[in-house]
Amino acid sequence: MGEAVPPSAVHAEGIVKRFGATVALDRVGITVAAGDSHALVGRNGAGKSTLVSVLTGLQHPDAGQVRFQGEPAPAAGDTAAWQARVACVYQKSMVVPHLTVAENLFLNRFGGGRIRWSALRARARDLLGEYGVDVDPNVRAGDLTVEQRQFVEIARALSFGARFIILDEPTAQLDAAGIDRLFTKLRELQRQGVAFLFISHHLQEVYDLCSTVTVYRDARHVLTAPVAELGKDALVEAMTGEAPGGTAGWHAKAKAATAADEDGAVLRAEGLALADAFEPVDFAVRPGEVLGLAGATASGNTALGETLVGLRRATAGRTLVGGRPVKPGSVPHALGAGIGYVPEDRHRQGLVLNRSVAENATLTVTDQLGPYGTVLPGRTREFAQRMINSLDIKTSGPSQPVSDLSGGNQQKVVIARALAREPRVLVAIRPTAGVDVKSKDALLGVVRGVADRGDAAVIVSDELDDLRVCDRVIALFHGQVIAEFGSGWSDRDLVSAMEGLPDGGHEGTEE
Ligand SMILES: Nc1ncnc2c1ncn2[C@@H]1O[C@H](COP(=O)(O)OP(=O)(O)OP(=O)(O)O)[C@@H](O)[C@H]1O
Repeated sequence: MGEAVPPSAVHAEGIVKRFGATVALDRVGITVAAGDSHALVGRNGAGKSTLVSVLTGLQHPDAGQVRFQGEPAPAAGDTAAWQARVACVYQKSMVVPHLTVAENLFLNRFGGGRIRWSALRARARDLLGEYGVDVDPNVRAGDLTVEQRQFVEIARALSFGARFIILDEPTAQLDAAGIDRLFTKLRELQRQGVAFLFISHHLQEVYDLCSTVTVYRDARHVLTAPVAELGKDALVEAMTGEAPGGTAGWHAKAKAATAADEDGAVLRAEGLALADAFEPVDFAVRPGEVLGLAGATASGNTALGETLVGLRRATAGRTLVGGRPVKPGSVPHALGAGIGYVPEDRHRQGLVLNRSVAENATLTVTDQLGPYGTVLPGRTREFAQRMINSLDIKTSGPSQPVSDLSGGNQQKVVIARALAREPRVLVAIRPTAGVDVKSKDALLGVVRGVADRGDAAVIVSDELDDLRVCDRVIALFHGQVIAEFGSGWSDRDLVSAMEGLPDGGHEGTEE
């Protein structure tokens, strides 16, 4: 090898990692060149997160080697040495919420000695300033937005000396403006010689940000190529092992149209409002219809969805299903009324992690509150198996604990559970977050199928792909309905509305 080439930020080869009978990584490798922006993509369960835990020292591989800048990886357990080489910004926060930003930045960095808080705050301010992060070090970390928290985590990583950062689905909870700011920061750091390994299910982001891409499929390395040389179809083909197109969707069984009220609505919101989140809103969703509630992070669309399912209690107005009012602020009542719910945060609201796929797929929120049998009835298994097949859930079988599934496959179980009750109206909040490209189509097909069998669905999202399956889209901005679209909207018009420009970006009329 030529001496002039700087050593790779990371070079891993022959990595094997098994979990019981599951081979999560089968002799895979990856090389991230110094200062490169390298994407790692693959379907749910391909082994990406497992590789991350090997590269960050959290898991010891069964075989293979990892080198940073040409040097062998530190010994397992030598946390400080690992932190000086690599850091990972996860979707889930690694900061301690009740500590301040300053405390989080210097966590675990003190010997036995006394801590001088004023000096610590000053150092924190300097450090954030150095990396251009505009966050007050005295704020509680739990009060930061996802975006601010990620910037703090990046600054923290760099301050340990790491010049290689792994970003595991960092954009999953950011809106378009937040993604722009994150990418700007990453490009700036890249110019300073920092290398990135970027994991995302949004292939467009890979094209926007990265120069090299590696694809894993079923625990194996499939290819590594310059992004510019690989078209989207070729990339999807590498991920799935099949030519693009032809997803087998979920075929719901036909059913008599669900009971609608006298004006033909399954779900109706009347003057529904939540103080500090969204202003009074009225809408009706009819049998066979999918309604989209679009909006960026603080638009109020998520709060509206959470109010419909009873997670939040409306401060005004009401929700009706089939003409009957639903008791506000009660998830069990909403469920009882026939509202199915797919939450945004599968980690917190979605699953009972130590229970099996089959149990989770058939659990309801109310069932979680009381005891349930330990015997797995045949019907539960059968149902679960059907869901596993139609949603393409990668699992060893219905009895595998959900904690052993990859993130995207857990999300599919959450959706399976919402469908198990055959809801009259399914409310799904960002249902495809963390789900791979191919499964995304299948999941959206499932939501569409709920409407096609005569029930109704509501999709709360800022993802255009999610909103495309909707018959109608209501766009919210700062808690108010800013626009409503029938079918045939253009991406540009909807994006403009979500950004607060109702006329597709044209100058609005002065009021
Ligand atoms: N602790 C564990 N016990 C058993 N199996 C596991 C465990 N962790 C991961 N696996 C399995 O290893 C495989 C790879 O999972 P991994 O989480 O690395 O996938 P991923 O590519 O990150 O997927 P996603 O895109 O859904 O996040 C999966 O089949 C998963 O079920």
